[in-house]
Amino acid sequence: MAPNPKVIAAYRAMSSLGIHESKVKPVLKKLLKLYDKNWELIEEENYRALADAIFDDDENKELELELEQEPINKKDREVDNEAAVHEEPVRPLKRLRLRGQEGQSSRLLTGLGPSSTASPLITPRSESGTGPGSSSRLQDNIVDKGKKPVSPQVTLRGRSSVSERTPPRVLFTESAVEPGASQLSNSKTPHPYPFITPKDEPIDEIPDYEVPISMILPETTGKHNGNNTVALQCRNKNVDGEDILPSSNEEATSNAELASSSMGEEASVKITPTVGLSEESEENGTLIARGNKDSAILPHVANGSTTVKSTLALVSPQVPVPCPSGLDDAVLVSKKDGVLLESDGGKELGDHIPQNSFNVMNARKHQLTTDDARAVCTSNDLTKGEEKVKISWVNNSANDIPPLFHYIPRNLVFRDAYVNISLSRIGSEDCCSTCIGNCVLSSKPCFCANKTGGDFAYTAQGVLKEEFLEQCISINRDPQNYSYCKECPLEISKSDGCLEPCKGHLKRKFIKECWSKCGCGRHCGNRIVQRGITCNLQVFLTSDGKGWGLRTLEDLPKGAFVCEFVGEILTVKELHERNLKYPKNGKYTYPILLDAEWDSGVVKDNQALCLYAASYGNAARFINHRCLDANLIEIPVEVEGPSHHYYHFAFFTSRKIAAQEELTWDYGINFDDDDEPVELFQCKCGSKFCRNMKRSNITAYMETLTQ
Ligand SMILES: C[S@@+](CC[C@H](N)C(=O)[O-])C[C@H]1O[C@@H](n2cnc3c(N)ncnc32)[C@H](O)[C@@H]1O
Repeated sequence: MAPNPKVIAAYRAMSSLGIHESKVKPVLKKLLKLYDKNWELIEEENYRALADAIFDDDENKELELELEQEPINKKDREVDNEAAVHEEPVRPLKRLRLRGQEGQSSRLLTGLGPSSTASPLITPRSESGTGPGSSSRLQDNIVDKGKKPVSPQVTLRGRSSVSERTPPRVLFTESAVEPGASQLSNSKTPHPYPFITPKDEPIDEIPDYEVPISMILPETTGKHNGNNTVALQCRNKNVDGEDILPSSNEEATSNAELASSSMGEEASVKITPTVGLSEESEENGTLIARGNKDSAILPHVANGSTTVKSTLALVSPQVPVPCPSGLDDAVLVSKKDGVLLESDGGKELGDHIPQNSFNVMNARKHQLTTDDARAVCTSNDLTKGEEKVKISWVNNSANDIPPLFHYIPRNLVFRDAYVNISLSRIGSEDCCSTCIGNCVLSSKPCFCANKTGGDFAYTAQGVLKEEFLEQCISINRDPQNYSYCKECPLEISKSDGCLEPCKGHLKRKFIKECWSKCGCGRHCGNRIVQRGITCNLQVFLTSDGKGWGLRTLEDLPKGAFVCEFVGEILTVKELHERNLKYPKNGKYTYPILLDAEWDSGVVKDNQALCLYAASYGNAARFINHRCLDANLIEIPVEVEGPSHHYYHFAFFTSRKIAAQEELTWDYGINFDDDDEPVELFQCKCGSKFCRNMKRSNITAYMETLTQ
C-alpha cells in the first residue's frame, strides 16, 4: 500500500524538530484516533498537537520512571502538575492527561507509552493489550466496565467473587463530577456540574424547548394537577386514582379496539425518529430538519405528531437558570404527509413542504417566566407533570438544586438510532392477540410468557416472581454470563480502523410485556413497566458525599418496579461523537449500553444503541451506585416489539425497601481494574462489599502524605 502522504508530511514536520519517526508513529496513531482522523486538527499550527503529544509522551515516560524509583516523593510532582493544569492549553490530549493525573497519576501516565503494553494483562483484556486502545478509551471519555477477575474479596453464596462482578454496561466519563457541592454556592467548592454555570441572566431569558416525543406508548395516561402545592415528602397519588391491577379477569378491560381494529398490519404511520438542527435555525428558535433516511413506525400517533412539552425540569425563582449545553441535542420530528406541524398540540400550520422532506417542528424557545419558575418550585415536582405521580426534591439549603435537565418520561430518539416499532414486526408468536383481560390471571400462560421461560415474570400482585428475580440477581453477579462480539459495535464506533477485542456484554434475562397488539386489556398484569412510575419517590441530597440521590417515600415490596432509565436513544457512534465534543463543554455523561444482543452477529451502526440521560432523562438519573448489595436491579424489558437492539432498562427492587431508604443499583464498575483508562468517582457506597475499598485506602493514604 502506498504510504499516506499526510503521514509522510507529519514525519517530515517532526523530523525538522529533531524527532525520530519511531517516536512519531505511535503518538500519531493515538492522535488520529483521538481526533477521529481529522487531519486538519493535527496539521494545525504546523503539527503543534502532534509535537505536544510527543513531548507529553516523553514526559510521561520520565515521570513514570520517577514514580517507579521514588513512589513516596509524589507531593512535589503534584504541585508541578497542578501548575501545569492552570496553564493548560485547550488541546484535548494534554487536558485529558492532566485531568487523569489529578486522580491517578501513574496509571494514566502510561496511556501513550509502550510501557503500558508491557504489563501482563488478565483475561479477557489480555488479548487486547492496552497500547493504542486504552488511551483512546480515555480520550473517548468512555470507561468500559472491566471484566477481568480481580483479587477476590468475598464469595457470595458459592458464586463468583464480589470483585469479579463487573458488568460492562454503564459508561461514565472521567469528567463525572464531584457530587454534593452546591451548584449555586459561591464557596470555593469545585462546581459539581461544570456545564451548568449560573449566569447573571434575568429569569425571563431562560430558554425553554418544546420537544416532540418520538416514541409514545399507548398507555400514557392522566396527569396530576400541576397546581397542587405539595409539602415535601407528602405521599404522591396515582392521579387516575385507579387500582394498578384488577383483582379479577372480569374487571380487566379488553383491548377490543386494537384486536378488532381496522388497523391492519400496515396501518401504521411512519414517524421519523430523527432530525438534525441547523445552527441558523436554532438561533431563531425554529428547528429545521436536515432529513434522515431511517424511520420508525408508531401505531398510536396516526393523527400526526403527538408532542411532549419538555421544559427545564428544575428552576429556582431566585436563580437565573442557564440552559445546559447540549439541550438542543435531542430533537425529534414526526412526518405526516409533508405537513408542517407545530409542536404544541400538533397543530397544522398549513404550509406544505415537499414529500421527501421531514417536518419542521416549531420548537420555539419559550420564555420561562418568573411565574412559571415559581410554579415549578411550589409544586415541587421534578417531573413537571410528566409522570402519573409527582417526584419531589429536597435540599439542605436554598443554594442546593439538582442539576438541570429536561424531564422526559419516555426515551426519545436523538437522531440516527433505528427504533423500528411497527405492528408488522410483531409476529403472532410475539404477542397474544387472542387473549382477553388479564393474562397473568389466566390458567395457561400466553405467548408473551414464552420469552420468560413459559411463565410470566410478574405475579398477580404486580411484582416480580421470586424465582425470576433471584435468577436475574445471580446472572448479574456471575462473570461467566458475559458474551463477546466478534466485532464489537463500541469499538467500531470509534471508526479508527483498529478494532480492539470486545470487552464483553452481560447476557441478561429479558421480561416481555404484553402490548398493543395483544388482545388483553390495558390493566393486564403483564404490563408493568409500560405504565411508568407509580411509587412515591423523592430526589434528595445525600449526606455521604454522593451528590443527589433518589429515595422511596413508601415501603416497597421485593420485586416491585420502581422506574426505568430514561434518556435520549443514541447510537454508539453518536455517543462517541458526543464524548469527543463534551470535554470542550465540560459536560459529563452517563450512558447505558443497550448491548444485550450485540454478540448475535453484525450489529448495524444505527442499531447499536445506548441511553444517555445528561440532558434529557427521568428520575433514574439520580440513582447512585452501590457495590453488589444494591437494593435495585436492572432488567431489560421488551415492550413494543421483539427487538433486542432497543429495549427498556427497568429497575426493580431486589429486596424489601423501607420508606426513606435511598435507592441504589450496581453500575458494574470495576474499581480494582488497574487497566481502567479513566478515573471514575471515589465510591462512597458504604457497602461491605465495596469494590473501591482498596483504592479508597490508597487514596486516604496518599492524602495523608500530601497534608
Ligand atoms: C447517575 S449520577 C447519580 C446522581 C448524582 N449523584 C447527582 O448528584 O446527580 C452518577 C454520579 O453520582 C455520583 N455517585 C454515584 N454513586 C456514587 C457512589 N457510590 N459514591 C460516590 N459518588 C457516587 C458520581 O459522581 C457519579 O458520577
